[in-house]
Amino acid sequence: MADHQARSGGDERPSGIPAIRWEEPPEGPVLVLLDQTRLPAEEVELVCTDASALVEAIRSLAVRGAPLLGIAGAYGVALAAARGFDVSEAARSIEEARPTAVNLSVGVRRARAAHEAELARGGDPAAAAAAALTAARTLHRQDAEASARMAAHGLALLDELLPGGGHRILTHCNTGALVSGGEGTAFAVALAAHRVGRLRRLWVDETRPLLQGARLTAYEAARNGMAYTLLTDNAAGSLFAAGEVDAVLIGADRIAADGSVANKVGSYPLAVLARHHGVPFIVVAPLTTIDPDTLDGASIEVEQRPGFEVTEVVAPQAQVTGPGGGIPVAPLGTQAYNPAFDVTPPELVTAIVTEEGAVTPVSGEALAGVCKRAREAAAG
Ligand SMILES: CSC[C@H]1O[C@H](OP(=O)(O)O)[C@H](O)[C@@H]1O
Repeated sequence: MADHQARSGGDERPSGIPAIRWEEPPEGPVLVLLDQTRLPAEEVELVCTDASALVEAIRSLAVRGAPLLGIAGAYGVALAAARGFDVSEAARSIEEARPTAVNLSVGVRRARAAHEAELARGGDPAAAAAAALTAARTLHRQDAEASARMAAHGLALLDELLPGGGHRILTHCNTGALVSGGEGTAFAVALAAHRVGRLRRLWVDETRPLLQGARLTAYEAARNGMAYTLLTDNAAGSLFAAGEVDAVLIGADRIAADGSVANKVGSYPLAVLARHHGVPFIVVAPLTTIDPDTLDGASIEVEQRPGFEVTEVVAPQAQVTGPGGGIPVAPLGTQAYNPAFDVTPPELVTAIVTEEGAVTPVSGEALAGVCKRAREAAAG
């Protein structure tokens, strides 16, 4: 069950954006999510009391972004355990909510493993629920720490690749505090550059069809006082041609063992443009996004989303979750192709920045050590 409530309380985050929090009111534990489908028009929180509410929030992108999906998945397992629901069924339904971001599975499995280990040790259901919550809180904290370290490593790489000061960075989708336990992945690098006076411009792709760039990245950039400009996705090429882009910074939803990168649809064309124009294409992602068990890009399942997201335009506050609720921008009955992600091959990726540092050039061999530690990170 889920309930919407107007945002209350202070800003818990450095960038002032609450994305997720666990609360224990007298009537029982809840998972509180900032409903990202309502931004930037409204800051509304979604209060989830069971796994089915969280699954719907994940599927509607009320909560989204690979690292945050992992954190939400872990808390979802803890919520089911704390409220006496079937933990195995809850874990399965949450893990299946969206297929591409490996972090979701990592988070769910870490909390479930902690729950099962406590039961195996003879712990009672309350102790097992507490163990799942501890695992979720640990993942939340670790992600915040990873975000800060990626920001530092990413800024150091930008300064190395682009000597001479102000960086003009193009980013795609949303990779800030709204996808993270901290201040994000790629956006956190741009924010770090801003804070030391080395962000000359943040070019923000609107990111059709769900407009994560226009609605969320612009929202975060404005809150942080950054110099940013919004553009339509199809205008990016002319920016490169005009020599206005010094680097591309994006996040990731799953990085295969060979260095193939699944990210929001539109990332691959940016990688091709970056290569053609000699611009660094940098992927920023924590170890929990690297999947050693997916060998290559062809093995990554790319989520296909409903066509109405393309054929209709929906106002952020409209809360539309099905066809017919938006404003048609195509004739009734139009078929639409709507992959949520695409895959960039490793040869087009200049560097992958994790909390451990930058891997460049990118190859399966170069990632071998990172994959080993990613496996350890997945185990918690
Ligand atoms: C750095 S994780 C954010 C990542 O997730 C976004 O996808 P979605 O908005 O569908 O959850 C996009 O791929 C971002 O790069």
